[in-house]
Amino acid sequence: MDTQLAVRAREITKCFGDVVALDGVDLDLAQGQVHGLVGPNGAGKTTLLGLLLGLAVPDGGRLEVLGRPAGRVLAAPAGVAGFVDGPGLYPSLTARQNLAALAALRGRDRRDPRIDEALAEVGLTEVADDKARGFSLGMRQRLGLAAALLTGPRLLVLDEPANGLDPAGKQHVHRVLARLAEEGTTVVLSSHRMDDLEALCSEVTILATGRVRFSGPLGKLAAENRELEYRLLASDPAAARRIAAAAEGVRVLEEAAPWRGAEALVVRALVPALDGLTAALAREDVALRELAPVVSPLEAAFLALTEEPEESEGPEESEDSGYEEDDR
Ligand SMILES: Nc1ncnc2c1ncn2[C@@H]1O[C@H](COP(=O)(O)OP(=O)(O)OP(=O)(O)O)[C@@H](O)[C@H]1O
Repeated sequence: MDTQLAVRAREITKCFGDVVALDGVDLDLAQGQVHGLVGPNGAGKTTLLGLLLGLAVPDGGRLEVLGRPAGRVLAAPAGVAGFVDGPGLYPSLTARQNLAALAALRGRDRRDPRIDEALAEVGLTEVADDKARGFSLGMRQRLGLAAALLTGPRLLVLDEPANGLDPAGKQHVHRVLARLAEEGTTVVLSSHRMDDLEALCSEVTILATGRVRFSGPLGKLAAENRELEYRLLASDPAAARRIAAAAEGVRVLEEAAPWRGAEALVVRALVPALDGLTAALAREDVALRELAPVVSPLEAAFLALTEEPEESEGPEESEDSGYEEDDR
């Protein structure tokens, strides 16, 4: 068994009656990694996260969590914390009392100084003495994260933790997750927000109808993706258009529109062809002012993979798609 992996799942299946929620899922989560789970509604994300938290057991396959086989008892494996479907809180208790109650349940001091530290980390110090009943969704999510922090988890599992968060709340959560990962905690979270996942995660898994469509580094999606569309702003738009039209592997799209008051060019290319274009622009003294995907690589991959009809999953098509499941 690979001790560097916080989670190793092989051929995991999980059914609810006739519904196949997970259908042969493989997943490797390295220690200290922030891993994003993405997929359309009903893809199986919550089900998978629930298995990691010990809330359910797989019907088939092998699941190892923090180096130990999981799946025989319905209990959170030691060192694992988190929540699916929102954190469980006592509504009639204040934020601080909620954490004190959790500390007491674990046989710790109710006045554990880490309670105030955790509240500060998630940005809830000012409402620490307010009852959880009146908390917004974003505040409840942050209190749930503070509760998970108190256990000092080695694997943190969060189902859509950014739900309901305002920009400040999101910043707190992002900082906490990045800090935990730096200290070696593995974080796995689901989200429908591609920008959040791209900001936070080093690796992602794209699930659709219970199957893994891609699993691996975000950079792999960008580099091995099918051609993406990029918006390009240059110091001399006419020259840029001419150079792009002549560049190998680059297609200039005619529907280019003004972008933030400037004349933008939209090109379609693979990353190596784009490298060639930027070098060609520099050779002709045309300055590149902005070059960014019109749709992010993750979003493009997500759309392409999840819109593919079931029949197109055969070996031939998946080779063409460039999105084969990572075969680590
Ligand atoms: N307890 C359950 N009983 C019956 N069916 C369930 C149960 N939990 C999940 N399912 C079904 O399993 C499938 C996967 O659901 P799951 O909640 O894991 O998806 P998800 O990717 O988290 O979706 P969403 O993005 O909507 O949260 C769905 O078809 C869902 O209806």
